[in-house]
Amino acid sequence: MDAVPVHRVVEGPEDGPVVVFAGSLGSDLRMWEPQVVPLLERGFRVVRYDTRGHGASPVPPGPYDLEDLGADFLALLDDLDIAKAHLVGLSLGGMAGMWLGVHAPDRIASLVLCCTSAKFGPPEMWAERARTVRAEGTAAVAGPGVGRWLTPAYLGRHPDRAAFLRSMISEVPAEGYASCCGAIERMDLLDVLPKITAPTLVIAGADDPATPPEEHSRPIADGIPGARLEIVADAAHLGNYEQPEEFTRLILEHLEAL
Ligand SMILES: O=C(O)CC1=CCC(=O)O1
Repeated sequence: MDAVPVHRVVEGPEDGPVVVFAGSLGSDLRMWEPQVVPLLERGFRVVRYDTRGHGASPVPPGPYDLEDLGADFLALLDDLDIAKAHLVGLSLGGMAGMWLGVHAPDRIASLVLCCTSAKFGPPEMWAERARTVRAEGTAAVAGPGVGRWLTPAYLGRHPDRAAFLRSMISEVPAEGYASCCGAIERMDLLDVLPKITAPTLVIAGADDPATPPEEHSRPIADGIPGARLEIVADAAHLGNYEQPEEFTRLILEHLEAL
């Protein structure tokens, strides 16, 4: 478990409560652009970073596991001299968030777990996706990926944004993407969810074909003591991007109630 120094962007007042955003498989920190200004306007210090193997972060040799992603997050906090942060994670970012909630509770002020899963089978699906990406590159999974990230209606209305997100996935290094597939393939957090003590909000997209709410989000909310589930209408997997106002409203409501 050797942490790598992840690429990050830090904005907002030095003395503001810190919110760290952790992104999904195939993304980089630009996926959180819709949330940045509203949080800055409310006085938060906003930290976004590229997951290892993604964006401008290092691509260490695989395999990766959630504990590696968790170690990168903790090294990021150490580097920025942050004792404790709120973590907003979507999909893979939420998986790292749950791992941290279990293994580093003293560093996590609260969790917002968006469109994520505690156990995401079948394992063969992830092994097959990793093989495809290693053989053909991330461009081969970009079209289907955006098809899971956004609803057909949104895709029809915003072809420019769909093209932007397709290029975001295509720019992810193949080895980084494939190694993160391995981390998801081996993940099983269901039994340890009751150990999480951080105040937790779970947000799901009602039309998410990757992590449908009843199959993936409900078990997380049921497993974490005191967690609350919100299901957002007209949102697929990248719900924070497709329904930014509602996702941001829920995130702020959660943070400001603490
Ligand atoms: O690409 C997908 O299938 C959705 C997804 C799984 C983990 C993640 O971060 O995104």
